[in-house]
Amino acid sequence: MATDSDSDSDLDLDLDLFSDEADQTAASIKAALLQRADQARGQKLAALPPPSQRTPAQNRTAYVLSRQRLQPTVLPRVLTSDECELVVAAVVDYVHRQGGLQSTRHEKFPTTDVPVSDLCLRRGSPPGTAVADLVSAWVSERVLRPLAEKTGFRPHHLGLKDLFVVCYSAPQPGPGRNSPWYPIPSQQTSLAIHSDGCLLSFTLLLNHHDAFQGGGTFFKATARTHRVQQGDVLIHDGGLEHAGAEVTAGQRIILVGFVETIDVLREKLRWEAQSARRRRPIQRHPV
Ligand SMILES: O=C(O)CCC(=O)C(=O)O
Ligand SMILES: [Fe+2]
Repeated sequence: MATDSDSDSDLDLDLDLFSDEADQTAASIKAALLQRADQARGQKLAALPPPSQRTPAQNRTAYVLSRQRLQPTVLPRVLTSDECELVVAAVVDYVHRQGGLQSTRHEKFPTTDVPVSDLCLRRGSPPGTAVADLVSAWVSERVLRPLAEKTGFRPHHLGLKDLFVVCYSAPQPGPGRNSPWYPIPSQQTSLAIHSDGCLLSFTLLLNHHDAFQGGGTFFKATARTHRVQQGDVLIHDGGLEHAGAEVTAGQRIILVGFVETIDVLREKLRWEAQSARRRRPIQRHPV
């Protein structure tokens, strides 16, 4: 049978859970666990071969374990304005041929976009190769190489998981009188907070920075919006939470790249080929 004193002691125990002493115990357990996790990380890092002998997968592990996530960094003047305009012209040509951009390529955070592999260099030339090859060469030399240097990867260990052009457009015209407006229809004015599901990401501004108001890439951790000039690229860890800030006037056209290590890309290709084979209908033969 419960007595008054029993229920008092129950109450005391409950109150103890919220006492300073309980807080201190919880804090010291947390500190010990963090220290143990840090030690385990350090041991895993120490067990890896020296950087020059690492496989792409081991380098990826080293990058993740080191917790030196690449913070938003601007690489200025990666493309000239002529090079930017050439890519935008190919997007305009795509819209002309197809009637608009695509909006179903990214399931959870859809952008109004077109993959670079679907672009033509000049009207009438076959889709694909020309623009894809040209832009891939620029991206490899001028984006992936510095990206690799900054993150400890070898340049040929990094590749593109996705490379696409996004267009944001507000109903109001942009402020820049001298910056052209492109016939690229888009209802999208912003992109909600997300992470990219890849190792590293980049965003390059293709049209002129005077052609829109607002825009830029917002990062949740720092609450900072990074705005760049035409041809500049913003690189960052793909896991950092970020958003496409609201374009309040005009048009903002960007080239977005999702970067991965080549082992992950190979595995992705293998998996896609396998699931395509599985989806293929079973061929029935007449008896
Ligand atoms: O608009 C931006 O700057 C960000 C775009 C982006 O995060 C994405 O397409 O994944
Ligand atoms: Fe993103």
